[in-house]
Amino acid sequence: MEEELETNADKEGTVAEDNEEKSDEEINKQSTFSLKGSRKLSAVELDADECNVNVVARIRPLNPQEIERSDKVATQFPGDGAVWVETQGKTKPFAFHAVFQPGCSQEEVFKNSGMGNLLDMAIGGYACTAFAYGQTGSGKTFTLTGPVTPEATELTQEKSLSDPESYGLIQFSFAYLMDQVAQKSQSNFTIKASYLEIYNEQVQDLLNPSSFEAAQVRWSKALGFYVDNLFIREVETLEDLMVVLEDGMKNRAVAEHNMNEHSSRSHSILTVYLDSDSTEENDLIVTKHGKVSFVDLAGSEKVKETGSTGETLIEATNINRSLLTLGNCISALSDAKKRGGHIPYRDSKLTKLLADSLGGTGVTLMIACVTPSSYNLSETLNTLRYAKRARKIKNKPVVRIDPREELILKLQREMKLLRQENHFLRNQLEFPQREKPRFPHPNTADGMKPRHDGDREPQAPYLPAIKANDSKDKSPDQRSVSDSSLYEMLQEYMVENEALRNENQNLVSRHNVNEREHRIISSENNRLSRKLEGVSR
Ligand SMILES: Nc1ncnc2c1ncn2[C@@H]1O[C@H](COP(=O)(O)OP(=O)(O)OP(=O)(O)O)[C@@H](O)[C@H]1O
Repeated sequence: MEEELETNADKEGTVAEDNEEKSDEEINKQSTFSLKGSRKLSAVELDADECNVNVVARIRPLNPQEIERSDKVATQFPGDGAVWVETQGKTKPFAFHAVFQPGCSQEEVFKNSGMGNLLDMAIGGYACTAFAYGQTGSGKTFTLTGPVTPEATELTQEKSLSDPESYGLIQFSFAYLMDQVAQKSQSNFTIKASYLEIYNEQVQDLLNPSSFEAAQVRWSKALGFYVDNLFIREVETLEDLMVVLEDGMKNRAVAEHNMNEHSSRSHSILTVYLDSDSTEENDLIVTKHGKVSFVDLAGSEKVKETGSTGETLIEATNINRSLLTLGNCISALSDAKKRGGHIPYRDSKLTKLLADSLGGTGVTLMIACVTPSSYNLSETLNTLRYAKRARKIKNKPVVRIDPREELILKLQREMKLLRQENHFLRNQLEFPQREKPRFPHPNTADGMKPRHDGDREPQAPYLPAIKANDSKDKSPDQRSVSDSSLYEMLQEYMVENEALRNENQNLVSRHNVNEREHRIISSENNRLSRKLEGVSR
């Protein structure tokens, strides 16, 4: 059974599209991880701005089958992130963050798709996703992993390492990540990777084929949707990451049909986890849990064209069904009126696992892949319409840190503001500054935080640095002591600042009364002086 991916919303969308062009520039501006802009990630931002999904389009060259059929080319490239599609004598314009024409190299796509910024954000602690979307045979796997066929997967490790010609976005990203991580040696990175596929609505662990029993997708408040018992491999070098890619690709479900000799029959998700320590205020060390997922979706297919039968027909039905759910989620999320309502994430495993990337707390890049051939016009228009809609999806990225560390960091920041206010109020009232720390420093005889020569700032109370593992080593009692101490300090500051504020206000009003009295007395004095002058005369 062929499932039609175009919903009513799509059909209506063709009319609406022409009027939507104006907002493209606005959307570009709103994107936190734009192609040009680079985002500062020096400190943990607990509440980042909203940003749109970044969308680029890639148009592959005509394939031998299309050339042999003498297919017309339906796409034009006027520049500036635009692609025009010829349909029934009319030109349909689409605009994206970037458009890659048929001749573009893999490296150009990597450099100009915003992938570098996405990876920087993953290093900075955000959950990032790059996913390739498009009909079967449109170049999704080629874009992500390069021209690698299942028979030649050994190339991914040996040849790819020395031959960037065979790289896809994933290999370029691996090299970029390892390079950046090496430059940030002080952040103490731990890198891990997992690789799974969703085949016929079952999750399979591609790095643990012996347990080829479907893994379960679960939900928790802290993690959102996640795959239970997924094998996560620790990696240290670029070669280790290449081996993860190679191992996973060998186990991926691939089959041949009329439109693609090596068609992916599953959606695959390769995730690189980047845990890093960062030193925040008062020497507090927090561990950021960034990650980047590369999602190679199976392509939508018209089974009349692909000639799928038997097993491949069942696969096609499952692929189309889950892509339909993805399309419904994208449609709902891109509509400002529906965004706050029900989003059907739970209707497929794919949308559950992409929930955080679409309308959630992650940062997302979508690569829409299409053919230039007029033979597949309706599929091309469909892909570009969804891509256009995806640009309107708003995410609210947050740095992923442990909730307890996040709380401590928030308290510390609140305390810093109170401390500054305290300092300011004391200055105004000409009170002496606080001197003694509340906590003895563990490494100094006098319990004071060690200071550099010439450092004349008022001494701030020392807060003990809390490492992620510290909490594991401490008994619950000890943990609650340090947490409650923080609360106590915060409480004390708040009470003291409140008292200082009151005192300040009293002084201000007393000052006003004095001024008034001064004015009255002065004018009385003037009056008396004048009287006295009159008497003397
Ligand atoms: N930009 C490109 N340049 C050259 N060849 C390409 C390009 N994109 C795709 N191809 C070729 O087109 C064919 C189909 O590509 P690919 O397998 O990546 O498609 P797909 O979208 O992943 O398909 P499916 O959804 O069926 O898995 C492959 O032989 C691939 O090498």
